[in-house]
Amino acid sequence: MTQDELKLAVAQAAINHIKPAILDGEIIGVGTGSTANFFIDLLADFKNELKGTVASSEASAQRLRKHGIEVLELNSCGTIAVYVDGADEANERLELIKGGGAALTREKIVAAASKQFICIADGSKLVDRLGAFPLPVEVIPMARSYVARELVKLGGNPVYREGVVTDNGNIILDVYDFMIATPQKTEEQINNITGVVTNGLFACRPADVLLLGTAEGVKTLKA
Ligand SMILES: O=C[C@H](O)[C@H](O)[C@H](O)COP(=O)(O)O
Repeated sequence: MTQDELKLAVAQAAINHIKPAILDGEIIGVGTGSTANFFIDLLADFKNELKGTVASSEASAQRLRKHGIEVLELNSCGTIAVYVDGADEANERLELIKGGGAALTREKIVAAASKQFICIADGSKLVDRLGAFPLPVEVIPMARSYVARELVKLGGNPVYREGVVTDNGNIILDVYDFMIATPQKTEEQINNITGVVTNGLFACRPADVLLLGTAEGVKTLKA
């Protein structure tokens, strides 16, 4: 199977998983990225039943609207029943690295506001230890150099993602060569640096369910 076929398979599995929530009139949180895009395209089949969605990026909001799916403001929604999103890396504890598409902060907000977080990914994203994928950190622009120096002190090698401005008007530093032995601690340490908006570790709020696309079918991992 190609990577796209695996992404489509997990997107379909997520749809099957959340169908009861859609039919119950729940609002669905929608993530960002190529895997989430497969999910959005399948979600379009339910646009008449869907009460609404909350998007974790402007790109996903646009794609949802193109399908005629309503996109709501998180502030008007209260707690979201279920959030579906991809990941750049995942471990068996369902801790993740996200933000390859620079949407990490809004993704973290929607995940935090959701009762259940379903992560969808092809099998290549499952790793023993997080950190081979450079860790994205969203930073207030004027703090870029200061934050980079602090990240070096933590043992990382931060690289400015040229030409990228997040939906929140900030910049991204990608941290290479990070040995992330204790993801929760690293997430907190980085978030404590003044000027950091947030980082792409989802360990304090990991996924609840990981739907993993493999050649043998979709595997379900639960926290
Ligand atoms: O900022 C982007 C998100 O965190 C994505 O969910 C992540 O990069 C995975 O994207 P993809 O499904 O394209 O691999």
